[in-house]
Amino acid sequence: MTKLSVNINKIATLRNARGGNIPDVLQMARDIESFGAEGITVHPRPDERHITYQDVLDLSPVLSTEFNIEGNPITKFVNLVLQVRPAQVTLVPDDEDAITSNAGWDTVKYKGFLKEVISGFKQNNIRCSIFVDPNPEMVKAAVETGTDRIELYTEAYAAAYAKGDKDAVKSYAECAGIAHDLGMEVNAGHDLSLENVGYFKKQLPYLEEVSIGHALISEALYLGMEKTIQKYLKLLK
Ligand SMILES: CC(=O)[C@@H](O)[C@H](O)COP(=O)(O)O
Ligand SMILES: NCC(=O)COP(=O)(O)O
Repeated sequence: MTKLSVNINKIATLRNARGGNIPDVLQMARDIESFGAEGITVHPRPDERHITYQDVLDLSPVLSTEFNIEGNPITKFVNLVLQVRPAQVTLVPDDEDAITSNAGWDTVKYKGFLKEVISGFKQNNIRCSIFVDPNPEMVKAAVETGTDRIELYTEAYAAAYAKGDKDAVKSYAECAGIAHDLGMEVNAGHDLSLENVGYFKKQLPYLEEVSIGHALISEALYLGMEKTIQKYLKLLK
C-alpha cells in the first residue's frame, strides 16, 4: 500500500484570497485526516503566498497523521523545521520566485550541502526526503547525502500520460528500483491526479508515499473532499 499525503497549500491559497479564515486550514487538515489521508503536506514558500510559516506552527500540534514539510532549505526554513520536528522534511531546490517546483536536485553538485542539511535534521529524528528527477545518476548520488528517501518529481510523467504516452513511467520504475537497491525509500509527487496515479502506482515496484495537492483539491470541487480521498485510497491500495 502507498500512503496518501494531502498537500493543503491550495486551501491556504483560497483563504488568503480574502484574508480572514475561510476556509479554515486547520479544520480542513483535520477533516482530510478523518477522511482517511495518511499524511498532510505543506510547502511554505518564502513569500508565504499560500501556507504561511505561522500555519506550519499551528498545524503541528493538531495533526494526528504524518506531517511532511517541503521546501528549499534556506535558513528560515531549516529553523522552522527544527522547531516543528515533523515526521518528514522534503528538500526541494526551488527558486524564490518559482510559480511551483520545477526541478529536482542536482545531487552530484549539491552533495556536500545536502549532506550537511540532512545530517542536522536526522540528528533531530526527522526523516529526510529529497526531490529528484527520474535520472539514475541523480538517484545514485542521492544515497551519498544520507537521505532516507527520495521523492520522484512526477511532472514529466503526468504531462506525458495526459498525451497518451504511458512509457514515460519507465524511467520512474527504474529509478525506484535503483533507490530501493541502495537502501532508500521512494516517494513521488507533483501533478499526480485521479487520472494518472493508478497507473503510476501499478508500475512502480516500490512506492511508500505520494503527496498530492493541486489536482486533488481541484477534483474535490466536483466530488467533495471525502469522496475524492476515498477514490485516491482505492487507487493506492
Ligand atoms: C515539491 C512539489 O512538487 C510540491 O510541493 C509542489 O511544488 C507544490 O507546491 P505549490 O503548491 O507551491 O505549487
Ligand atoms: N510533493 C508534491 C506535492 O506536495 C504536491 O504537488 P501537486 O500535487 O500540488 O503538484
